[in-house]
Amino acid sequence: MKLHTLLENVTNTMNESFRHIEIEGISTNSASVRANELFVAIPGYTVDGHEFIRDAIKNGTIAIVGEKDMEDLAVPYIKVASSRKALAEIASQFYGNPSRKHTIIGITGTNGKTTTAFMLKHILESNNLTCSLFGSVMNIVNGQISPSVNTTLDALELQRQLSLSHDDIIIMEVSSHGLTQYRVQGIEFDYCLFTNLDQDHLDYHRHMDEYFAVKARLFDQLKPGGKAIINVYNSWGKKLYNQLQQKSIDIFTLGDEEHHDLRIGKYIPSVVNSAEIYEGKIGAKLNLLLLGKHNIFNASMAYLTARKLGIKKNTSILQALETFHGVPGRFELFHHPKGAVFVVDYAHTANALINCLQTAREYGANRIFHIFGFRGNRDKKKRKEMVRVSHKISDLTILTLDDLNDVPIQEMERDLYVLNQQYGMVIPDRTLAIKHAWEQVQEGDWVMITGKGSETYQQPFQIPTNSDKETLLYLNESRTTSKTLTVL
Ligand SMILES: CC(=O)N[C@H]1[C@@H](OP(=O)(O)OP(=O)(O)OC[C@H]2O[C@@H](n3ccc(=O)[nH]c3=O)[C@H](O)[C@@H]2O)O[C@H](CO)[C@@H](O)[C@@H]1O[C@H](C)C(=O)N[C@@H](C)C(=O)N[C@H](CCC(=O)O)C(=O)O
Ligand SMILES: Nc1ncnc2c1ncn2[C@@H]1O[C@H](COP(=O)(O)OP(=O)(O)OP(=O)(O)O)[C@@H](O)[C@H]1O
Repeated sequence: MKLHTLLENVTNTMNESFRHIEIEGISTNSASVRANELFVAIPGYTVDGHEFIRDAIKNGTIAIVGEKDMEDLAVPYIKVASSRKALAEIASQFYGNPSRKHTIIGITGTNGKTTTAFMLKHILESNNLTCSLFGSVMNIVNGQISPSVNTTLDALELQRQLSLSHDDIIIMEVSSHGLTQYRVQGIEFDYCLFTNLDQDHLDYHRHMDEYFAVKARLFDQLKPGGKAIINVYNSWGKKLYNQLQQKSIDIFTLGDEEHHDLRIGKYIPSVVNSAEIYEGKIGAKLNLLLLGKHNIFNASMAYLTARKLGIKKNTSILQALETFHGVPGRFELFHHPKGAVFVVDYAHTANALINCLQTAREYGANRIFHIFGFRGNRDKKKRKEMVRVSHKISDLTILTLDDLNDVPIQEMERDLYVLNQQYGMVIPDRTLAIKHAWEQVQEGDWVMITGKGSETYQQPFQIPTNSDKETLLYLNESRTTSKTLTVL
């Protein structure tokens, strides 16, 4: 593609001699850029891509886009206002503006994005539609799974994957990092969903208002006629609703009054997780295999979206939800041979913990053991509240290590002891913390292991396993008697 075509949406002033350069690819990494590719220099959080321009030239880049003044370069250099923003536009152009060829659904909020995305995918596929899904657990395009590095893919990879998709519908989790870093710039969404907001990422955003404002930016990217679907059961959802009402956007709400498009009635936590849901006065019963009231909210958001996507028969949505088996590491249940229940969950905010621990109570837990830790170099301000919630709802809080993210282990251990000094226990080795609970439980106890979900461990622990699930399976395998640890 000619350079001037590639940069059509980025700049209209370009040196005449640059215009007809043929660009064969795009790269943001000097080490992997190839001959005849465009290198986009990004000032990152760790290093500045502009410092690697000369390496990129050595590797054959044919032209460069960046946002800083650069002199005496051996290849054409085009300066733009924001490299990340330009990258998204350039990538979209290079891959033929693939987002325009699909129905695109963006889901934002602190908690519930992944679960809602998977539930919606399951409903749509049960109704003969095909879906691509981009999110924190995995990416799926044309039925092919690839691992996920970020919740929201970087713009270049996102546009590439969109161009490969033959699926009818794209479901995408959109993080606040993704929005700040223009990873979805240029994409016009058909549907934007807001699940909720809770304190998180205040290492990245200065305060909750800023975090909210970034999330709300997703809704500026609704295409004309696009639909906003908002959970107004929480105050941030209400705030978003009020803001969007001032614009001419179609808004549909999940809320507690009859005028809302969907309302949740009586919640019945039983062997099957059930709730009444109402569209106006018309009620229906929602049944889920996945436990927890929070999952009733996620299922309701998926239900409402499916309705707005045109699935007329509500029974076909409800039937699909009844057969939804869950998401790896999201309230995943394991039965201990003594009749205790172990749960692996990804809760990493105070609200998520409340939902998760409360669910164990609702299901009649005798004692609740809660094992969790904190990621190094991530929002420290949420830690105290998370420990308070844990102490309040569970019977024993065992703090342990989560990803260190380069924080020295001694520093993290010290933080854990300070946080848990009043009540709980600290067992730094995560696998030994799980083993401790495994050996202590009796019939009716619930052990909640939160924070990592399906993610693999970043550092080695004493038991040679890679994830919380593997540790549970290992502990069960290590018993001399028969294998009775069952994955539900
Ligand atoms: C802090 C952060 O958000 N970092 C993201 C950012 O990377 P960065 O700015 O740190 O990149 P960098 O390492 O400084 O490099 C800058 C540039 O120099 C280039 N470079 C570097 C070295 C070299 O030799 N040559 C070279 O050209 C790099 O290729 C890059 O283009 O841009 C990258 C590409 O988009 C992201 O993958 C990366 O996410 C990292 C892995 C990350 O952990 N991000 C987290 C915080 C995040 O984004 N989380 C949200 C979800 C949050 C939630 O739970 O809700 C997400 O969407 O995943
Ligand atoms: N609707 C909800 N309200 C509150 N907490 C929730 C809700 N849904 C899920 N959770 C909690 O949040 C955790 C993460 O859920 P999920 O992965 O669906 O959310 P997410 O928004 O994709 O999070 P992340 O972006 O961090 O992956 C769950 O394991 C659960 O503890």
